[in-house]
Amino acid sequence: MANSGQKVVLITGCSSGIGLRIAVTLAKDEKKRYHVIATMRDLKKKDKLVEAAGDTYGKTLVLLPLDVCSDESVKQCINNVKDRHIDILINNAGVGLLGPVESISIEEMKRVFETNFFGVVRMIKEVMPDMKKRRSGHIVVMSSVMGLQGVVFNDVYTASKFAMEGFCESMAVQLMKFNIRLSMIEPGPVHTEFETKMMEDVAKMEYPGADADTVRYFKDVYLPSSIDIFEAMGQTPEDIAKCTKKVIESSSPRFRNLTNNLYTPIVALKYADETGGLSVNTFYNLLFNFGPLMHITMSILKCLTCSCLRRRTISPN
Ligand SMILES: NC(=O)C1=CN([C@@H]2O[C@H](COP(=O)(O)OP(=O)(O)OC[C@H]3O[C@@H](n4cnc5c(N)ncnc54)[C@H](OP(=O)(O)O)[C@@H]3O)[C@@H](O)[C@H]2O)C=CC1
Ligand SMILES: CC1=C(/C=C/C(C)=C/C=C/C(C)=C/C=O)C(C)(C)CCC1
Repeated sequence: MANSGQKVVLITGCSSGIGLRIAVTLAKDEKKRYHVIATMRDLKKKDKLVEAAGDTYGKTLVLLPLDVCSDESVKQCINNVKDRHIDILINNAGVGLLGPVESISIEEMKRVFETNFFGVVRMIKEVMPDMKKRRSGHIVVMSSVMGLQGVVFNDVYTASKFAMEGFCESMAVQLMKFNIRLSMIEPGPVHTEFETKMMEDVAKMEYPGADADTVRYFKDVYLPSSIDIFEAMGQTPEDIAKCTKKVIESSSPRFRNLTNNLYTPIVALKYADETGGLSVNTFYNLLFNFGPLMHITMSILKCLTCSCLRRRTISPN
C-alpha cells in the first residue's frame, strides 16, 4: 500500500522493454516518492521485472494483471487499486507492425489499433473520472516519432500512433481545466523486444498479395536502412525511463517530449514545410536515391555516438 505522500503510478505493459524499465526506475527512486503498480497482461512473464526490481518488489513496486484490450480486465485492475486512486497513469503497452500493406490482413491491422489506440482510450476512460473528481493527475502516453511523422512500410503502426496523438491533443485542453496534465513521450528507435519481435515477424512473412518490386523495396532497401538507423541512433529503455521520470517530476511538464536529439531534425522537416513536400521528398531521396550515402552517414553517426562520446551528445539526465 502507498504511504501518505507517495504518488501512485500505474504503468501498462511492464513485462519487457520501456515499461519494465520505467517501473523499476520509479520504484528505485532514492526518496521513495512512488508507489508503482506495474501491470502486464500475462503474469507468467513477471520474472524479468521481479528480478530487475530487486528488493523494491513488494515494497515500492507491486504487480497487477492488465490487458489493455479487454474492458473487463481494465475495470477489474483499476477496482483493485485502493480507492481507485491513481496519481500518474503511464500508457506504455504497444505493439508494432511492419511490411507492405498488401500482405497485412485487416484483422492484424485492427489488433494494432485495438492495443495502441483503443487500449489507451480504454485506460483513460477508466482512470480520468476519478482524476477529474480530485482535480489532479498526470496522464503520460508512450507515443513515438512515428506518431508525428509517417515512415515508409510502417503505415499501420504509424496510423495508430497518429490516432493517439490526435485524441490526446484534443483531450489535453479539456483536462487542463480539471488540473490534469497530459504528456506524450516521443521516442525514436529504442533497443527492446519491439525491434526483435518485428524482425522475427518479418523473417516469417511470405508477403502474400505484394508484387515482387514492393517486396524488393521492403526487404532490400527499407530493412537495411532501418537496421542502420537503429544501430546509429537507437536509445536504451533506460534513456526513455529517465526522460519519462523527468517529465513526471517537472513542475510544468511539456505536452510533447522528444527523447532523441538525433531524430529531432527528421521530425522538424514536417513543420518546416506545411505542404508535406519537404518530408515526403527527403525521405524518398534518402531511401531510394541516397541509400548507400545514408549507410555511410549512419556509420559515422554511430561512431560519433559510441559510448565514449554519447554523454556529450545526448543527455536524458
Ligand atoms: N522500441 C521502439 O523502438 C519504440 C517503442 N515505442 C513504444 O514504446 C512502447 C513500449 O514498447 P517497447 O518497450 O519498445 O516494446 P516491448 O515489446 O518490449 O514491450 C511492449 C509491452 O507492451 C505489452 N503489451 C502488448 N499488448 C498488450 C496488451 N494488450 N495489454 C497489456 N500489455 C500489452 C507487452 O506485453 P507482452 O509481453 O504480454 O506482449 C510488453 O510488455 C510501445 O507503446 C511502443 O509503441 C515508441 C517508440 C520507439
Ligand atoms: C528508413 C528511413 C527512415 C527510418 C526511420 C526509422 C526506422 C524509424 C524508427 C522509429 C521507431 C522504431 C519508432 C517506434 O515507435 C527515416 C529516418 C524516416 C528516413 C527515410 C528512410
